Amino acid sequence: AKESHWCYEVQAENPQFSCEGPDQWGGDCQKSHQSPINIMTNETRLDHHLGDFSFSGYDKKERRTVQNNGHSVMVSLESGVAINGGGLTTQYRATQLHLHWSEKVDKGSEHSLNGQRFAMEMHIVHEKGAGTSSVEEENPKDKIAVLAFLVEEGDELNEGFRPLVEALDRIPIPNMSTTMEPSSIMDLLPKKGKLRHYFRYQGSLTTPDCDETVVWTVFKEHIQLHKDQILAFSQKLYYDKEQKMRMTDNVRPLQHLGDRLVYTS
Ligand SMILES: Nc1nc(-c2ccc(Cl)c(S(N)(=O)=O)c2)cs1
Ligand SMILES: [Zn+2]
Repeated sequence: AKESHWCYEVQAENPQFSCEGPDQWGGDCQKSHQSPINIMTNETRLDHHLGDFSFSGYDKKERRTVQNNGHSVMVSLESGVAINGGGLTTQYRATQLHLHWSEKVDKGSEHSLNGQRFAMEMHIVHEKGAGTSSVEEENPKDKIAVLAFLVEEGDELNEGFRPLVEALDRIPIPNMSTTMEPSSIMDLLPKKGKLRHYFRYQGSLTTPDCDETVVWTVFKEHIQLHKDQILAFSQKLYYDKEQKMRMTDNVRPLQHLGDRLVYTS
């Protein structure tokens, strides 16, 4: 039996933890179509089928549950939030959103663009409508669609992120959850008109078991957060209930692109 749980490099190298770091992750984690990757923007291929997304339920103001799950901070998204278009074959329903971050402004994103990493990365996770998938389509390569937004430091407070940042104080340790003040997902995103340009590639979950069932969308337009809002994630959250280690650098190392191409809208 596995004697320890999976964790990030920063935890694995801390003697107070006995856990499996990224190079020991099991499941599909050691396979060849993994995420995240570095995107060399001048090597991407234009794909005319990558049209605009249509977002439903994204502008709905809801009181949503947010939890510390020991690896990230995760907002549960109820039914009625979905995406269509964006070169995807069918509707995908949102299940959750979470983030990855560091306290250094060039280390917290999972994906990088031309070798540049950003302060944070937000992932909105969607699942293909549970539908007609036949028996062999048990784990299709596009079972999950993740919308990834890079976050960089801006000089103004991001009002849309206020409910999430203010909730962090209430969920310092794993398995704590709380309700956020009413907010919409759209409040968290860059201006809608700027969501036409994105990168697209086939990859995996960036957490175990790293299933290679994710169609990735990395938007070119970045989210701007004030430095204090970014730092709040590393300052208020802990990986462990004994509060021995602050939750930061919850970022998987870059994976090889291998025989894959990255497309651009
Ligand atoms: N326990 C946890 N699960 C996740 C998770 C779940 C599904 C997905 Cl798709 C992802 S990711 N980073 O690939 O978007 C992360 C985070 S923390
Ligand atoms: Zn993620």
